[in-house]
Amino acid sequence: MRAGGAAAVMPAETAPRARPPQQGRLARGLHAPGAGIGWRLAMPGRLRMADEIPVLDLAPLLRGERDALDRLGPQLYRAFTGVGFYFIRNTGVPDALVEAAFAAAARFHAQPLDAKLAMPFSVHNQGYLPMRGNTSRMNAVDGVKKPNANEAVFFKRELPPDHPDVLAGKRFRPANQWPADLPGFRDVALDYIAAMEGLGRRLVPIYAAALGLPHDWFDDKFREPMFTLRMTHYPQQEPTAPADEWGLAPHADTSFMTILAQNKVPGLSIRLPDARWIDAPALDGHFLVNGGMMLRRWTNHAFLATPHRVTNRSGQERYAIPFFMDCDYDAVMAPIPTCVTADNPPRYPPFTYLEFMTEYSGANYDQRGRSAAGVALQGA
Ligand SMILES: O=C(O)CCC(=O)C(=O)O
Ligand SMILES: [Fe+2]
Repeated sequence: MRAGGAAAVMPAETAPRARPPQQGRLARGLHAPGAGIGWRLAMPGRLRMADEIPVLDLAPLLRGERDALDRLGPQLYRAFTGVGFYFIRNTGVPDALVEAAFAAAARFHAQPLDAKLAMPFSVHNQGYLPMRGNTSRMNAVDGVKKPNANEAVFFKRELPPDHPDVLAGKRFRPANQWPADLPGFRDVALDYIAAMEGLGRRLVPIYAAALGLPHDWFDDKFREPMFTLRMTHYPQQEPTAPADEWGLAPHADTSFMTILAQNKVPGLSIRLPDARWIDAPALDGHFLVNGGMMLRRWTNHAFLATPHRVTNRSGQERYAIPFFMDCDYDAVMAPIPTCVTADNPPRYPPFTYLEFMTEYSGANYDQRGRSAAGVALQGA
């Protein structure tokens, strides 16, 4: 039941270049036949490249090279129309910070259960979700019946207790809960969050370039982006565990972007568009990035939200520290103009983060679950 082979990883330098966005064509009229990016969806040979997870080298971007976005955009486009995942390297995020964040996740979950339960999982999708505390429902790929064999803790943007949104009880805008007895934990988590938010914001203009938009097109929609840091513990699953018991059942994330630090312990596999499951390769010092349902909706299905799953039969404890980034709370995600054509009219009405997450969390609520622990939060 495990995945098939490992995915080929193709360094961007040697990868066949995707066709660059054709600005003139996009500018001609968004609703004209053949306009927008729809034409590229039918590009012959697209599926031949589906096993390759492109590696985007961010060094030129971080050096501020003028054409970096124009070179990265087509690579990102190829990633999101081929496999839905890409690696990034030369991100500027110190390896030591990533290691510290993994260590913090392990420390958190090593605490006595009572200490973890003192930070109860809330309606804001924040706090501690106990082992087997959720069942993937709405975003599951197949019918999923068993709860996920993991425990996780979720943090959002750090807001002071007297922040107006906190005082007003605005959904998904809570004050974080922190462990009372884990010195240094909060600092590491906040440092890692800051690094991930910074990295995510560097990546956003690449999405604009990939979609044939002005490079600053997303800027006013990512002024204070929503995000969630999830620290997950996947205990070892016995070889005799039922085949349909997952560390994290097949799912698509909800996010605009998920940034996943590379894991020394295997277990993640991803489903290619042709329905084959492949083990995600792990590249030292890289991050793996994918998009979720909000990206897919916003791009009017031009970009993939590729399903993936986790099983931990490695014989070791496994920890993961995905960072899910979304747009601003109030930004309106109307189908991106370059993604709308006569052949691909808008599939969704405009929506906001709150609307999407409310719908998602409600539909995914496990009626039989524990009080606040019924929501499956992949990509929240
Ligand atoms: O554990 C992993 O490697 C991936 C986790 C994941 O897909 C998620 O939390 O949504
Ligand atoms: Fe995920």
